[in-house]
Amino acid sequence: MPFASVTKIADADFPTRWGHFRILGFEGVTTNPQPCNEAIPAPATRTEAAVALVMGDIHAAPPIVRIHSQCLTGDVFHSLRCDCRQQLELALATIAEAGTGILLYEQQEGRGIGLMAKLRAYELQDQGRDTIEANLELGYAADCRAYELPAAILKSLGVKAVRLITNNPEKVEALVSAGIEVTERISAVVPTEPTFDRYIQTKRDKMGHLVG
Ligand SMILES: Nc1nc2c(ncn2[C@@H]2O[C@H](COP(=O)(O)OP(=O)(O)OP(=O)(O)O)[C@@H](O)[C@H]2O)c(=O)[nH]1
Ligand SMILES: [Zn+2]
Repeated sequence: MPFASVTKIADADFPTRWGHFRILGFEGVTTNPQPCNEAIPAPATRTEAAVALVMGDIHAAPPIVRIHSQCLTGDVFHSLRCDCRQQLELALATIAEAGTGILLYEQQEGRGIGLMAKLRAYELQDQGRDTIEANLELGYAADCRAYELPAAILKSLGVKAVRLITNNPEKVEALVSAGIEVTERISAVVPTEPTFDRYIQTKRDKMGHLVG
């Protein structure tokens, strides 16, 4: 899914409870995106938006970077079906403590299947399916995400090497194959809750997430 273009749309001051960032908006145009569900044809081109929260001097050394996939339910409503909100807070706190880093927030809700499909997947999980089985039963791939846009944003920021906060080996591989060195993987393990134990176990057992 190559990117035809990546454009910086905005760059503004951004104070947060974790510290002072800049907030940058980016848009990328993909050509020939792969369909995520064979019953739903992909458009010929697709515009994707992503936000970068940038703190400090990101060029002095490989910066701490988090690529966070949108999770409305977790990020906004503090859902305890998943660990997304805790991971977002961990990433912002880690960057703030270091005084420098980048949080890339990309809008691949529900591992790229979209919000409505994710809520339908939740219904199936309420009936006993795990997070992967639910996606497959709805006709979607287990994970429809690609990381070309975050990689292209890092390049446009002049970042060639990163210390990546993640448990997901696919994110490391995606950056490396896009030509960005990952000098360190920083664990994104957060305290688990009974309400998302099974979700974490499924990601470990079926998706190879590095969660101990
Ligand atoms: N389809 C689907 N998506 C989910 C579900 N729960 C969370 N998500 C989405 O999963 C994405 C987050 O992915 P995770 O697997 O938690 O983490 P990751 O980003 O792959 O890896 P880390 O970097 O280790 O956090 C977000 O897009 C969420 O909206 C679910 O049950 N079904
Ligand atoms: Zn989530």
